[in-house]
Amino acid sequence: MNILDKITADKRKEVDLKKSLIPINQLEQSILFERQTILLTERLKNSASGIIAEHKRRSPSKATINQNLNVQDVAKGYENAGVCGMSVLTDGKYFGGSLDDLILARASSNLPLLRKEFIIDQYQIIEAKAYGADVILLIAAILSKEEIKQFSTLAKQLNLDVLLEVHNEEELHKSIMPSIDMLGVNNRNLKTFEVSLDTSKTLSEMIPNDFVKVSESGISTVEAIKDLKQFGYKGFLIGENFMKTDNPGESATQFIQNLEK
Ligand SMILES: O=C(O)c1ccccc1NCC(=O)[C@H](O)[C@H](O)COP(=O)(O)O
Repeated sequence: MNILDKITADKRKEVDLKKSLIPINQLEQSILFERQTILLTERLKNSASGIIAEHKRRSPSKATINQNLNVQDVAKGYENAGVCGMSVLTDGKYFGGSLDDLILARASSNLPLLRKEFIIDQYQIIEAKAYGADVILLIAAILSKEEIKQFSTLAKQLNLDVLLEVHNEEELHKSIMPSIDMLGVNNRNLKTFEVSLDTSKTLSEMIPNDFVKVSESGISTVEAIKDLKQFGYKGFLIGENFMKTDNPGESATQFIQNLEK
């Protein structure tokens, strides 16, 4: 069993429990459900930096990254830094995140917010909207083509942007459909945890130009971003590099200033 299999098996139990406790019609009563979403895709198309900065306390590959920060301060810091969007991990068991993190980030910033979650059920998409997300992540490795289609169609009906994540050519081919806004290439091999930006470079030419391309994981230098831009990438998802510092907002500010030099 690889890490994605373990996470998905736990997630199925978690979602089944939640569905029995909080019905969908209750989620739909959240005042955030009617909120007008902010489109990350548009921000990325018009941005020089393209940074999507992540709130990430710990991870299966790195254990603890930073447990001492307040998500509201992190969200404000990222917004002041001028990032395009913020990714908020909401998985508790493996990443130490929660839906409370998402709603607190929503209350503290006007950034487009990505719910970074292992989505295996439509319930989680409705939940994302109810807790203030603007964007959902769909991971091709854990979904069938039919599920990608159903889930992305529901997200579009809720005016949520969809970031579809792939790791290889096979996943990419099953994921290309009009209800996807952004195609994210994850540079982290989730079986070995090895990171290689070559994954983004190799897959870039197979991604049709009508999708906004996002490179995810293992990005820690301005040079890496300049290099990936040559391959057509507009978005860059960065977690650990900012979160390992005492002040992720300040770290993102310096990073963006260096990028714009
Ligand atoms: O980060 C992990 O160890 C991980 C393990 C298993 C599934 C997903 C994982 N990460 C989720 C992410 O996609 C990253 O948090 C995100 O791309 C940022 O990566 P990084 O900049 O390397 O922190």
